[in-house]
Amino acid sequence: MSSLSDVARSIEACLTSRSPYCSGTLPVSPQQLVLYYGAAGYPPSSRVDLSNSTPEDLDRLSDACQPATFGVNREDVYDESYRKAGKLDIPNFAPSFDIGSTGLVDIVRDALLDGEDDQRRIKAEMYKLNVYGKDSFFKAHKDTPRGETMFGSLVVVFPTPHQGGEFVLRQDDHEWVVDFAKMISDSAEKPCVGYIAFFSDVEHEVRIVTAGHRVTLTYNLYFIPEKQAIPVISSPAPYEQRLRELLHTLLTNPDLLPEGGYLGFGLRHQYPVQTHMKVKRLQKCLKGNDATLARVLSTLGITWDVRVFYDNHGKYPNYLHKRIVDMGDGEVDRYMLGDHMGRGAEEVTYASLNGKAITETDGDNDIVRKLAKVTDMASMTCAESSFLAWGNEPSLEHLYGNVCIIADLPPSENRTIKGME
Ligand SMILES: O=C(O)CCC(=O)C(=O)O
Ligand SMILES: [Fe+2]
Repeated sequence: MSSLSDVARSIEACLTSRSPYCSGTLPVSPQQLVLYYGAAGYPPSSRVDLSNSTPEDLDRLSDACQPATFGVNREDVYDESYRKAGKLDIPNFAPSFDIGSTGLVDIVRDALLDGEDDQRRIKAEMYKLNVYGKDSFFKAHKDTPRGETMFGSLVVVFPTPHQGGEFVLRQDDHEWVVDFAKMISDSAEKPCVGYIAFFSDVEHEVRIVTAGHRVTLTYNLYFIPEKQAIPVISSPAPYEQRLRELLHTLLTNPDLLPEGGYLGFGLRHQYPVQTHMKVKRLQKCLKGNDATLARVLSTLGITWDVRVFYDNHGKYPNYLHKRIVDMGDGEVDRYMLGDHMGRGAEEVTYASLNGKAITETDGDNDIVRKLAKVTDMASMTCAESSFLAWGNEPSLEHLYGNVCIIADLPPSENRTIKGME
């Protein structure tokens, strides 16, 4: 039998194996490539055919643009060393490109989402038109999620002559480079547009455009909340069966947390969180491999929840919490941290998978439950709060919370794991 930690490593590898984007080219009719624009205070309005444009046409379009800003801490910032490009806001242009009639949203849903998620309704909301002239670029960044149900972004690249401007994505130690100038000129079907869709937490950049004009439309991708749960026949993610087998092996091993406890899995995607928010709300918005993991746990009959893990590295006890904690401005007695964290805080002992305690507890050892990590609990969704601790010596302390999927296991003798039928 493989060791518990080997299985945990395989589960982690399985969950990290998918690429977080999809891209390609899509043939469209020439009528879809006509663009009307006219920024306020910039008469007269103009028309450009993006399937057949001259450099002068595109210079005129570029002149009608404002310098593109980008979001930092909820503010739009203009900085040419970070982003050099032109933009038109929604009121200032009207593309004939109608995403609804191209089938692109379905293509993206099928390629990007997996398992039950690929049955969920999604919508693409047009956000901006961008024009990258020669020497334009956009350095590495992540897109700001606008609302809880936003899960990704979609960029449509028009077939205007250009070189460079490759789209680069990065996640963990992987990097992917998508060269739309080449893809569009190599495409057998003309005219066409390029597209790329990716999850909001994926870092991406646009490399320098070395010649011509790169014109893009960006869209925000949202889940449409279900009014009521509709039973769906789900098509499982490609790795879902393997994940189910691995988790089954792990959970049926009697050496796994023999006295019961929690199993933790860090979220692999970023979700918008605010102070005081009940993280259970994220249960319904999990995306990609987070959603797959949650679904597999449910099919194995395991109770799970989304909780925040406050790992205090032995300095204080560790806590699981139902909410994102704000310690406020007040002073905190370091021996009463749990009380200050408020309702929903539960002290836990960090343990290895076989239940051996790694951290000490302040509380009663018979009551404090153990928490063992299966995948890295340095979650992609985290929150920080600082507080002034008093005790022997006052000091400024920080609480780092990682939002995780937490499975609740009874002692191994009472554990029933549903079969693999
Ligand atoms: O125009 C592009 O290719 C990407 C733009 C982008 O990353 C953004 O607007 O956030
Ligand atoms: Fe972006």
